[in-house]
Amino acid sequence: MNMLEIKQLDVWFGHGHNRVDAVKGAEFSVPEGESFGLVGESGSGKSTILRAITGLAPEWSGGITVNGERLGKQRRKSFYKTVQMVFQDPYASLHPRHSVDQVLGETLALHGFRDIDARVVKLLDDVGLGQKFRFRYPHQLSGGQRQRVAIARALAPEPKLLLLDEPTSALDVSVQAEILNLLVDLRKDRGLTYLMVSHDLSVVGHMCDRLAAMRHGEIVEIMDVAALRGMQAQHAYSQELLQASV
Ligand SMILES: Nc1ncnc2c1ncn2[C@@H]1O[C@H](COP(=O)(O)OP(=O)(O)OP(=O)(O)O)[C@@H](O)[C@H]1O
Repeated sequence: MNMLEIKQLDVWFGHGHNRVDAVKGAEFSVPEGESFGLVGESGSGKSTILRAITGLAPEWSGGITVNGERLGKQRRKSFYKTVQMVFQDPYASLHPRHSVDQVLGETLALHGFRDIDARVVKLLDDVGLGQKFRFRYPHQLSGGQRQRVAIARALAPEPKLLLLDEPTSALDVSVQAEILNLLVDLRKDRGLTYLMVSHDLSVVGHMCDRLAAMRHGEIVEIMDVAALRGMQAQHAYSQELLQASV
């Protein structure tokens, strides 16, 4: 079964002369359990696809189907039980005056869980932090530790699909691999499906099964990561991306 189906997706901002067509006719499907990458230069529309899925892009047309349910303009609460997002910047995504315990506890309460204490402890273990981090505040955490908290928060509702928007690009190089490996393990253990935006082909090569190369709002090629590794892109633009990343 496909966890995500995107059909003829157009997304735009503004109107008339100010209209920006950020995504044009995008189509791809992500089967359950797959990790799918979106790559392309800055401004090519990668993040806008994630925003359209989460309901953060107001103007779009086409089809977005998640876990068999075709989405309308509004996202219901149940949507966020299935789909969660991890953002690029863990400094911006955590409230500075909320402790880790509050961040996770409130998310769990919002989604109707009752055994909150036990779940907070389990989530902290699952992301490799452990209980000693439970009552810390964001300023007491490193960038990598913050991103682990953000990942724990995303896992709290037990989602099926994680949208990852450059989840390591704001981190020190030394911790990027740790976070990527954590994400690889979590997907394996939980059977998660990933849709991951990155401008870094080596990250996508490590994390993804397939990828779409985007340029000027359009998907120019969809390929297996094996083709990426073998430098076998068909489209000239994908070849350029590959060459630039060597
Ligand atoms: N809120 C907005 N209002 C107007 N234009 C926007 C808005 N958000 C994005 N855009 C435009 O849409 C296009 C696609 O942007 P998007 O952020 O999806 O690209 P991207 O491939 O994710 O790039 P990056 O890697 O830099 O994040 C760009 O031209 C951008 O300027």
